[in-house]
Amino acid sequence: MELSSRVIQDTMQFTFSTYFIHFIFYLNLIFDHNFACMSHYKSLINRTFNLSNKKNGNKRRLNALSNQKLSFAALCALHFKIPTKKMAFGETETQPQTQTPEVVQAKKYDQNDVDKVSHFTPTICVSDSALKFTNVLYNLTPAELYEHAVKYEKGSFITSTGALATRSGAKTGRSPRDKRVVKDATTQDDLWWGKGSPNIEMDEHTFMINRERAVDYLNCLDKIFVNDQFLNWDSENKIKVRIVSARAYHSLFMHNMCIRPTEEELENFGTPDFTIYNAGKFPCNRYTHYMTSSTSVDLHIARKEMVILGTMYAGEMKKGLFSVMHYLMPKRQILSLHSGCNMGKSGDVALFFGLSGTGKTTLSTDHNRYLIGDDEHCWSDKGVSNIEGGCYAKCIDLSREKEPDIWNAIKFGAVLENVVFDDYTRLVNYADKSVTENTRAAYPIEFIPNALIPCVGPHPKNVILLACDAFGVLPPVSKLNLAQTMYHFISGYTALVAGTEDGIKEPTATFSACFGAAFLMLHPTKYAAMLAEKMQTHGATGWLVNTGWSGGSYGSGSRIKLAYTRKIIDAIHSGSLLKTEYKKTKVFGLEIPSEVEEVPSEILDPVNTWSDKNAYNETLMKLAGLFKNNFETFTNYQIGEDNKLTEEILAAGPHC
Ligand SMILES: Nc1ncnc2c1ncn2[C@@H]1O[C@H](COP(=O)(O)OP(=O)(O)OP(=O)(O)O)[C@@H](O)[C@H]1O
Ligand SMILES: O=C([O-])CC(=O)C(=O)O
Ligand SMILES: [Ca+2]
Ligand SMILES: [Mn+2]
Repeated sequence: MELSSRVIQDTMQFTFSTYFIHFIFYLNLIFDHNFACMSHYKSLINRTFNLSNKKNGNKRRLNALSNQKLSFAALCALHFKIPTKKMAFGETETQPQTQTPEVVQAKKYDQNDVDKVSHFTPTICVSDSALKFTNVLYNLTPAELYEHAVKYEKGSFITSTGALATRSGAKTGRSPRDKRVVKDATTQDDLWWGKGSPNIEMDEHTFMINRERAVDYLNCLDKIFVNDQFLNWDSENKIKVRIVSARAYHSLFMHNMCIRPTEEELENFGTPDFTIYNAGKFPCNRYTHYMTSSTSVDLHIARKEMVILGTMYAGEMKKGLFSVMHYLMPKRQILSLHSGCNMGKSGDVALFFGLSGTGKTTLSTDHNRYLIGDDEHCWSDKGVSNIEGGCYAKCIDLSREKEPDIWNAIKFGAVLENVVFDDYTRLVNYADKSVTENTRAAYPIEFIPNALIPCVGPHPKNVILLACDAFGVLPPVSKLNLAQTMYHFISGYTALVAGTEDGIKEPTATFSACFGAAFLMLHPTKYAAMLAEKMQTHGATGWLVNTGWSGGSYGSGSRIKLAYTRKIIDAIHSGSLLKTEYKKTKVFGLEIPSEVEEVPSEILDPVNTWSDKNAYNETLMKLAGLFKNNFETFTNYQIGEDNKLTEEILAAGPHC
């Protein structure tokens, strides 16, 4: 009886869900029919190009397009190392197939095969898909991209301030566990592999399978977007990047985040130094070797290519390119940094290191200083340069009063990801976390009034390490010597509270080497050695700033007021903090100032803010233990040439 009723129940559920799926499918059909209707679409394209002819800038676009035969097949052919003659669009391959399909089949990964694999290129055989016409929409303007997004991409709307609000789909953050890097002759000795490394290996053959999957998917579409842009404002070390994507959202995001070329630069763009194939709407095949989910973000350094499958989160492109820079720049003796950067009126530069959510964007965007960049920089012999052309700010609980410059940057041209807004007024509710806590705004850097263009500056004077300590035991500010700076840089600590919905949760400590292990390509000690050398040469001062909790851990204490953190940062910039008195804390050995202008002195030593002193001591010891434990993996490495510094760094951690 019980059993049969359950069967009925299950059947009912099945029927209901089947109907539901059909219903959704039906809606989709209506949607697709209305919106993706080819004739409608083609007229739009024609209109764009006809209009284009009239203006200079658009003529350039037409030229670029006709160069590439208006077809993605041809675009890919430029990068496919086709063994026979280069195919023009629509031309079919006449060469007999030289490789049997078995050869093409996925082989089991074998280290010795790595080189061999790269020597064969399967022949592209005749198939109807080769005749497919795909329009290449090349470096469209924000207005054009808005039109595409609003018309064809579900969930895209214009907000009350003119920003393009859109959804990134199932993934609302990066997928570090799905990042793969091709291990081959180029990378096997150079890169950081194994424990703690973000570089999960894959072989070249598997990369090519995923690449083909992405390219085939993109080729199936009626249109794709292509952005040709630059990375790095240092003109001698500029990198040309091409981003091929399926969504206007992705194209606008990269338009904002990379450096936008001038007409002339675009005319002479030539071959890109690196290309992304973003087929994020399409999954990888989970039966493909090395795949552990339907998402795969694959980097092939030697081919200068990246493939994205199974995630539409745009940050993958931004941070994928950042990884590439973390490989390319150190080869040129340039240090790449996960940091914000700004400059005072007198030319004093500060770097802001910190993990996600610790305040790089918030604190580098400072009305009284020039913004060089909010997230990714290079430090060369000449000084600092921003890698990007835009900012990517967290929007959760954003307020006009506390962060006016970011608030005002969210206007026409800005991309707003995964925010919730009122259907009618289109006013964004920044407090709403129902889609994700990681709501974001991507805008060109010139949307910040005092952005410094070009985004370059002299050598840094201050190196500020940000930690959002949800345990509430690190001082709001401490001065670091070089060894301490290196110890905390290599540790890369922060502690955030995971989810806020199911009541109070324990803070969890995160250690991420160089405040960005997820993007490192080489071993962390390589970057650390470069930072130490540069700080020493240019006499920069290190600081540790806790932007997290005070008066207790998460749950009993509260987050340090942004206004106080800003005052602390002001005192670092002005140099006044160097002049005050300091005392050394017991466990971490941190130098804490006795006073900071306009900040209540009692909060400067965290013990004062805890009512339960025992709880404070216990929590402090707990955190110290976590630091020590984390640093174990680095105790066998030498940092740079300097043995003495290595020893000092090892001694610069907490004592307990
Ligand atoms: N005392 C404080 N100092 C800095 N930020 C604070 C403080 N209190 C609250 N916040 C909030 O913390 C968040 C800091 O996020 P921010 O965008 O600056 O992170 P980020 O370091 O740039 O991270 P990501 O690398 O992910 O972009 C902002 O939402 C800011 O409003
Ligand atoms: O990469 C992202 O999505 C956001 C970011 O800046 C970071 O996590 O450092
Ligand atoms: Ca940021
Ligand atoms: Mn970042």
